[in-house]
Amino acid sequence: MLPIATYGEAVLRQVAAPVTVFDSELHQLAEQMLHTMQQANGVGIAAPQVHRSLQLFIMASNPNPRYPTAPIMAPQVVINPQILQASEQMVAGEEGCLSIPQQRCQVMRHQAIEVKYQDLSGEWCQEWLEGFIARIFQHEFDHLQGITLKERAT
Ligand SMILES: O=C(NO)N[C@@H](Cc1ccccc1)C(=O)O
Ligand SMILES: [Zn+2]
Repeated sequence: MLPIATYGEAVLRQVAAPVTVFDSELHQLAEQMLHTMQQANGVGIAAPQVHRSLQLFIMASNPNPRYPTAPIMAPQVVINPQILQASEQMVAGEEGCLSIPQQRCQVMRHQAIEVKYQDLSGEWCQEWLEGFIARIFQHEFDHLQGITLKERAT
């Protein structure tokens, strides 16, 4: 378990640096982030939340006590992400943040987004995401820009 930064810590307000070295240390960080997220019953976690200001996050939606209706998806490591297109349509939904414990906020997100990112081996991936998975991506992407759901809450 890595220590998780809480709202107000400077690292959560920084714009994260691009990842340029895809080595075993990066793999180890991703592994530790995944375990930290799972211990906290999370469905996503961004590197700045574990005090590493890097453009890296993990999405791992799974039904759990905090999100019983979350869809099942294999954990996905997302590096140097870009949002290429976003639907006009926005959807309101409830979000939590591991850096803002015990709080839930209603947040508007794009229903669908086209994204491009690198995986742990540095391969580029490009795909459309929608619904709850698109919501997690937008939440984590915000963290890499120094934005939390407090700034997004309706
Ligand atoms: O704090 C984080 N990630 O940064 N974790 C959130 C991720 C999240 C995003 C969008 C909707 C619901 C939940 C969590 O509660 O697992
Ligand atoms: Zn968060």
